[in-house]
Amino acid sequence: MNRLPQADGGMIRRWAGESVRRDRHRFGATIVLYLLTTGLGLVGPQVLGALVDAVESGAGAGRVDLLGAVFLVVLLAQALIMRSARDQATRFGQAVLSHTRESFVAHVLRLPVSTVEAAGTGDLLSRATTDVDRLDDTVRNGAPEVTAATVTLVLTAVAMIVTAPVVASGMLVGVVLTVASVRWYQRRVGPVLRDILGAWADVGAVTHETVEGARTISSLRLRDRRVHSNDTAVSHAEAHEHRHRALLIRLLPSMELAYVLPIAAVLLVGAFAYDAGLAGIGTLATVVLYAQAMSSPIDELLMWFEEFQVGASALRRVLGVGAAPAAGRTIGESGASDGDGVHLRDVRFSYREGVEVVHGVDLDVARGERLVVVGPSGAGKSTLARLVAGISTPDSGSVVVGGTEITDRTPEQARREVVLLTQEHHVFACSLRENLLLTEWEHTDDDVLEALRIVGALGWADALPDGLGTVLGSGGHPVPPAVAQQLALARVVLADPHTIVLDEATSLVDNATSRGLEHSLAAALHGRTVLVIAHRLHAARGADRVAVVEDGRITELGTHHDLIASGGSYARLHRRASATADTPR
Ligand SMILES: Nc1ncnc2c1ncn2[C@@H]1O[C@H](COP(=O)(O)OP(=O)(O)OP(=O)(O)O)[C@@H](O)[C@H]1O
Repeated sequence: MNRLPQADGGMIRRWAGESVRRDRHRFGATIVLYLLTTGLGLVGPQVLGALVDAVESGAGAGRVDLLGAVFLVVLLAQALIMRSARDQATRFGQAVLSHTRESFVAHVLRLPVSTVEAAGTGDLLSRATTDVDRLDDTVRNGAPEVTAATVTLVLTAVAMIVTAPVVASGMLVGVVLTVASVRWYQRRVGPVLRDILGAWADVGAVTHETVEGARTISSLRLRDRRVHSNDTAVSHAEAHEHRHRALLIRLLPSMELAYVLPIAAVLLVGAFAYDAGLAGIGTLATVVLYAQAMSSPIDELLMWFEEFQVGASALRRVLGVGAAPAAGRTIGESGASDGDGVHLRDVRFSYREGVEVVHGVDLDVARGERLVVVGPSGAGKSTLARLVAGISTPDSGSVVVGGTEITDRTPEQARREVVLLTQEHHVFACSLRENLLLTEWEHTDDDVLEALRIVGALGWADALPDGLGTVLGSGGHPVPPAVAQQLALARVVLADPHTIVLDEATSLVDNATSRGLEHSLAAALHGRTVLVIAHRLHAARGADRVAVVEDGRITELGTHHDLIASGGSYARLHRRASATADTPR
């Protein structure tokens, strides 16, 4: 499976830079508030140190009281400023997150269908749900805590060094141990977390597929196989989770040590310094208080360090969607223009590298012509339909529709000009009116009713309890598959594109309805270029020309009568269909 890309370091740095620039005032205010509150936090131990010195030197009660009062005021002010710093940081995080979510959705909507299909829906779904949730926790809660802890840690270390550099050198033990352990862990944990997120995406894909195909699974009694696929996917994910736990178990003891050892070292060095007359008892008390004050931010950082690794992996996946090439290049990039109609030149295409399924197809369909494509199963008819509709991009060659290279259009333009209708028709969980309008909101109810009439679904719609307002889809009024097809055709009538590709779009309606439908459509689609991938051979009779596709090539092209007269594959297919009195493809 070709997973969607992950963001690299450059993309993450750009994202961080843009996030800060976009909300720089709040970001600046947050940093200033954190600096203030941490600065005040550093005054506390200094005041306490002075208090110890004052008591030791026998200063008066007035001075001791004053120092005590200053200490209380400092604590109070620090708490208040910290609260407002956290508030600003959370708001900043919310803004970053909401922008990231919005651009994620925008990128997803620009992805070519073929990219999503190649990656599997599970990958995209897990990025849109689990990964965004993980990011939410990291950005909204983790970022403020980590900023506060880092600022506190750095300023406390600076204050310690300024107060008594010799005594503060005891902290070096902790710094060395922490840096070494974290670097060791960080080098190993990144790939493991990526594997974990990828494996859970696979679990999501299996679940999604099982739910989607529930009816087929039930009717073919595939339950045990699906359970097995699910178990396999879950056990892969568990194996990666186990690797992660094993790494953590090795990291935690050294981090615990890195947290306790420095205080012991500071006390030890402090005792020597006191003996050598390098530091007074008050200074020692201040430095030990600083050392102890470091334990809380270190704890905080340790806790969030893990979350940040997960958040960073989720961020790589969420931003990575933006690295996938969007559908449609800039208009006019290729400069290819060949008048109206559909023109394919030496088009080659492969789903998988090295397995070409369309081998250098040339085809010209005149504007307003109706071309029917027939051929054996697996010959490449649907692939041709996807290429003409711009859903798949050729490996080489050009596909010009309506005068422009199809892949040069933005998805919005392509949707207005070329519509591909397949046999999969999704009915959305909303009213019939909304289902038909989707993006064509300028239409009135009369237009909608007319479209329903054209596709022969007006009778069905008239019988609905709330008319056009009846809610359909999952949990709503049931829609038989044949009606779903008619609704999809009605959407095309309303969308009014100049080129239409019907890929077995009427295969679910019975023969009589299909003929009726195709007649109505022929009237509705008059003047447009229509490419029909035919499921039933009779569709070829109403066509201007017929193309026979075999093994990824167009082997015959002409009118129905010409092809019958030439006695080739089409004539054989036709004879077979007539002999069985059936209408196979
Ligand atoms: N998503 C895909 N990934 C890989 N190979 C594919 C994919 N879709 C189709 N193929 C392969 O491409 C070839 C052409 O398939 P295509 O669906 O275009 O044929 P078709 O003529 O429309 O067949 P049918 O009438 O059965 O739908 C076949 O060999 C098929 O197995």
